[in-house]
Parts: sequence; structure tokens; C-alpha cells
Amino acid sequence: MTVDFGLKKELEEQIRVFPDFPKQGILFQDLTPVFQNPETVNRLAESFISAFDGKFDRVLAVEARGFILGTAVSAVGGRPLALARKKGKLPGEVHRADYSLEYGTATLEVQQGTLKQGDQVLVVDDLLATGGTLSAAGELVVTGGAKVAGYAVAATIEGLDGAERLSPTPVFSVV
Ligand SMILES: O=P(O)(O)OC[C@H]1O[C@H](OP(=O)(O)OP(=O)(O)O)[C@H](O)[C@@H]1O
Ligand SMILES: Nc1ncnc2[nH]cnc12
Repeated sequence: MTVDFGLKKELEEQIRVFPDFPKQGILFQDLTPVFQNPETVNRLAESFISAFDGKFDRVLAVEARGFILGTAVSAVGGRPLALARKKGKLPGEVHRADYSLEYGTATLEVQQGTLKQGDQVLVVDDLLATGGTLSAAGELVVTGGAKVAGYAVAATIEGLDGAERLSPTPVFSVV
């Protein structure tokens, strides 16, 4: 899984850092400038697809910021999109996982029947911090009877051991 250093530099130039948001002590990485740049989003999608080339047949995007890159990966890569949504947003029967993230707690849900046995699922989000969110999303993939092919994010916050938490499943991060 090789990182495109041009893309890495592009992201580093675009991500804005806000101290003490949404809570005291959190250094918030704001990717909204990245999302305003269609070429960067397209290159990110292509880099995720090539990192997991031939290894996934479905995308699971995590609400909310993960929907943006997940949709791009699904559309560019021609793989169906499944949604992991925050509690209470999806109708019908759902699989549910509670988790903690860097600045709180939350619950993710996936509609039952969305993922099938034998599916190789690439879980996509914008950012990896503690890994609580992606770990819960991965749990929902397994509960749904499918397999996690890998996790793909634009950026990882160093020092929070998110990738270690998701190990041995591969994690691809550009920054
Ligand atoms: O690795 P972790 O410590 O779990 O943190 C990473 C998660 O935190 C953010 O989502 P947030 O829950 O703030 O939701 P949003 O996308 O709806 O803004 C981010 O988009 C990741 O999903
Ligand atoms: N520091 C951070 N910046 C942006 N999103 C986050 N999600 C969890 N931690 C975060």
C-alpha cells in the first residue's frame, strides 16, 4: 500500500487544525477544505481503491464525514455503498454497536440484510483517531456476516494508537 506523496502534501496543506474543538484539549482536524476540492476527493478515492485493489467488493461509509469519501470510492470504484449511521436514523431492523471516540460516545447502526456472507467490505471514513468508530463499524460488518477487507481514511492522528487497535486488519491512511 503505497502512499502518493503528492496527495499527502496536498492534504497537509488543506487540513485546518482547531485547538479545543469540540472540547478542551482536542486538536480538531477539519477536512472541510478537502471536501471543497473535487480533484483532491477524486484522488483520495483512487488512492483508497488502488490500496485495496481487487480485495473489496463493497464499501461501508461511516456517518457523517465518512459518507463523503465513501460515496466517492463507491462511485469511482463501481462497488455498492452501504451506510453505517448514527443511532435512530435507519428504518427497519438494524445491527447496533456502541463505542467511544476521542471526544465522546456514540452508537452506529447498519440495516440488517445490507451486508451478505462472503462480502469483502472496505470501511471508509475521513479520519482515524482512537479507532473506536472504525472498530465499531468493523464489528457491524462481522455481525452482518461479512468480512472487513480493510479500513481507509484520509488522515490519522498520531499518538492515539488507532491503527494498532484495528490490527491485524490493514489500515490505509494518506496522512
Ligand atoms: O477514531 P475515533 O476516536 O473513533 O474518531 C474518529 C471519528 O470521529 C469523527 O466522527 P464524529 O463522531 O465526530 O462524527 P461526524 O462525522 O458526524 O462529525 C470522524 O469523522 C471519525 O468518524
Ligand atoms: N481530533 C479530531 N479531529 C477531527 N475529527 C476527530 N474525530 C476524533 N478525533 C478527531
